[in-house]
Amino acid sequence: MNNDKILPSPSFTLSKGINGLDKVLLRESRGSSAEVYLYGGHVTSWKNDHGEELLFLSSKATFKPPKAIRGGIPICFPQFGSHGTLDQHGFARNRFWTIDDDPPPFPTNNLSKAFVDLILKPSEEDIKNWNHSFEYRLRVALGPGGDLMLTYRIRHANSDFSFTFAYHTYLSVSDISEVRLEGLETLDYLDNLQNKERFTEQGDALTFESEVDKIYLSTPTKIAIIDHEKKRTFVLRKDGLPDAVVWNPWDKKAKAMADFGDDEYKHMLCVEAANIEKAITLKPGEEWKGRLELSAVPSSYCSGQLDPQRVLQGS
Ligand SMILES: O=P(O)(O)OC[C@H]1O[C@H](O)[C@H](O)[C@@H](O)[C@@H]1O
Repeated sequence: MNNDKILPSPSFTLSKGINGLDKVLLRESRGSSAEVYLYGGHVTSWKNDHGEELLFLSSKATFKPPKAIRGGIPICFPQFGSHGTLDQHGFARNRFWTIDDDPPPFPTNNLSKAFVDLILKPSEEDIKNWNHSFEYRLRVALGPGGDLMLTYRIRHANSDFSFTFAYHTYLSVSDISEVRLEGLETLDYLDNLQNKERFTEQGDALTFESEVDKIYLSTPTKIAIIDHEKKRTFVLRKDGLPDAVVWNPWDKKAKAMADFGDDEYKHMLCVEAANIEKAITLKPGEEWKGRLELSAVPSSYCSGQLDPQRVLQGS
């Protein structure tokens, strides 16, 4: 690509993506890769070392600000969903982030050479509407085995402020009816389809036959999404993000979304590392860190290895 420009850091390439939006390409030496749009600080692609796409991105995603990109990993901040006074999912996914050329030291991801640091600071308009100033630093990194790692650090300057948060990860699956999710059995959840009422999940791994929109509470650090047809298991590990949202719009809602194909619900599942039930409150000068790590492994690693007890112990 002749419009690519190598930045001083050797770890990524900056180029123009869809509709001329800036995007960063990360490539790990063994062949895995990821793409991050500065619009939204939004990961739109994550490929393994065979070049297979692991994230779902709608064929109808518009890439037209101020609409958020449909698919990949939108960042819901400083508000998840309608849990507050801001627009749905807050504003971070609709803002232009910048590359942070001089981030303060990051203690994590030392092994990774393929990474980029982004930063979001509120505009004057955001501060007028929301009255809080903050610095949101996001590092997107690829591990040597192709794992995708997202770490955020939020520091804040003026009066106390509270936020809710989600990495709204759209995983690509072969066929939703062939997918099983392990790690959320027997947990309490708020059902967005039933006025956020609280229920308790039954003891079996989750399978999918209709629309689902649930916020699981106090979840373990590890969740597994097993795609039987692809013989692939996604393992989602998280720190500092106690909740997990599971969302699939199914057929009716899919048809109602302009930027989502009618049948695309069959090929995606959102599993979102989140902090929703108990908002995080930061005092001036305090910093908050949350981390998501995604890996995709062959499904010989499947059911049983992630029994709830082991998951809870983080083994
Ligand atoms: O259409 P969006 O604003 O991107 O939201 C998409 C979905 O996000 C989350 O998963 C929520 O729990 C859903 O209620 C919502 O429909």
